[in-house]
Amino acid sequence: IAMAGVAGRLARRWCRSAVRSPLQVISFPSLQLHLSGTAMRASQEDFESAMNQVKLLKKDPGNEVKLRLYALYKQATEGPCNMPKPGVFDFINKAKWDAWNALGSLPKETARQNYVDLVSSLTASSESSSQVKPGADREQQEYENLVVTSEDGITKIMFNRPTRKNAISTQMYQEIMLALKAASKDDSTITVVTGNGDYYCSGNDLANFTDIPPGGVEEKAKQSAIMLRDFVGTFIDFPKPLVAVVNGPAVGISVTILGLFDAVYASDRATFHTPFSHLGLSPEGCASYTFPKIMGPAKATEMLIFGKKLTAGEACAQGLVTEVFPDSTFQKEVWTRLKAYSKLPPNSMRISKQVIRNTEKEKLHAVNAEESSVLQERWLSDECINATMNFLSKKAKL
Ligand SMILES: CCCCC/C=C/CC(=O)SCCNC(=O)CCNC(=O)[C@H](O)C(C)(C)COP(=O)(O)OP(=O)(O)OC[C@H]1O[C@@H](n2cnc3c(N)ncnc32)[C@H](O)[C@@H]1OP(=O)(O)O
Repeated sequence: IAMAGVAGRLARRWCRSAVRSPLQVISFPSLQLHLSGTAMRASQEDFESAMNQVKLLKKDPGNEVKLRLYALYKQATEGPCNMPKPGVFDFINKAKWDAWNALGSLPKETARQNYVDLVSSLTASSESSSQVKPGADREQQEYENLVVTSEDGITKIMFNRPTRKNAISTQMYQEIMLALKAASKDDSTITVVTGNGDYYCSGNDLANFTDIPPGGVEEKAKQSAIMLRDFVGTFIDFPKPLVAVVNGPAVGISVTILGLFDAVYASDRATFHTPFSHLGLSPEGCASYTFPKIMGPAKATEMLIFGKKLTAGEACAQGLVTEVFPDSTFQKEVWTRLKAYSKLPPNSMRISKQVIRNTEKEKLHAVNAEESSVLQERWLSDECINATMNFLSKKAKL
């Protein structure tokens, strides 16, 4: 308890100092991938102006963003981290060191650009959130690939790349993590994930693997594994009831993470497909653990190893889906039900979820780490590279 108290005090002090100066802010490394894709290069002037804007932010951006800012600032001004690693009890400096060190050999110019991009997204989001009318159906504008709204005690995170069948790009992974983190802290009681258009989601955007960083394909695989682990970890740790409203076909990672949701409602148009072997891949999203548990090992094998596509009815019979609705009445029926659930006492729902999840959390994180590390190897395999190239050169489709 005493340790927790000290850590809490340190964290509060750390937060206060973090907005004062970019030198004192702290950040998570995982946005590196998305941010490093920017083609433009920021000038020293842009960088200095971004540093000033950080001090003027109206809203505290939170520890994770501060860690990210810190790491990018250090990388941009001093290059790769070569400081000695602080001791385990030096919580603050260790978190900062970890964040900086995780940027590896990211070039100074890229870090500078990423810092400028991040500050500009923070400025935009703080401006748009300050324009929100209290009590209204609030739509946060800061996401490029999501539409996030809060109404009737429900925060809805909608995948919004319908022309790509809602495939999850690198940027979209980051946006989903940000949206979930915001939803975990907002005043809604239930969080819903759904898709815009005819698909729920076609899984990982296969073009993600074409954006190769200066460190080459090995570096790309390493960064992707870190991002995947962070992404799935956000679902494992999500504290409120999390519901998937599966409006159409779901593929790959959008199916596997359903095992981490608290309820899954599906239109009878939805299908559930995890074609990992076809793509030279292996399961992620903790499905190697959750699917055998949900549906038994034999049915899980058919899905995860043989790539059998399930109808909504089959997925429901196997326990992956909670209930199936006719497509014609799907939205009406599901939202009526969710609105009723959202009026239940929020603390009770959170605590019940924690009690259910806590028995497994450690195991889920261990499975997630293992799956991510196996995939890091798979992405470099001929089987995976050939399958991805075939899709991208339009020779193959599921
Ligand atoms: C990076 C770290 C994390 C990694 C985590 C790993 C996750 C594993 C997975 O998720 S595996 C699953 C990957 N997904 C796929 O293999 C699906 C590929 N897509 C298809 O096979 C088909 O597009 C389809 C069956 C989903 C839909 O076919 P349909 O004929 O109805 O539609 P189109 O093919 O014309 O699609 C419209 C355009 O959207 C593009 N697109 C669709 N899905 C993806 C995708 N997953 N990645 C990239 N692009 C996608 C498609 O190419 C079309 O583009 P075009 O208009 O330019 O041709």
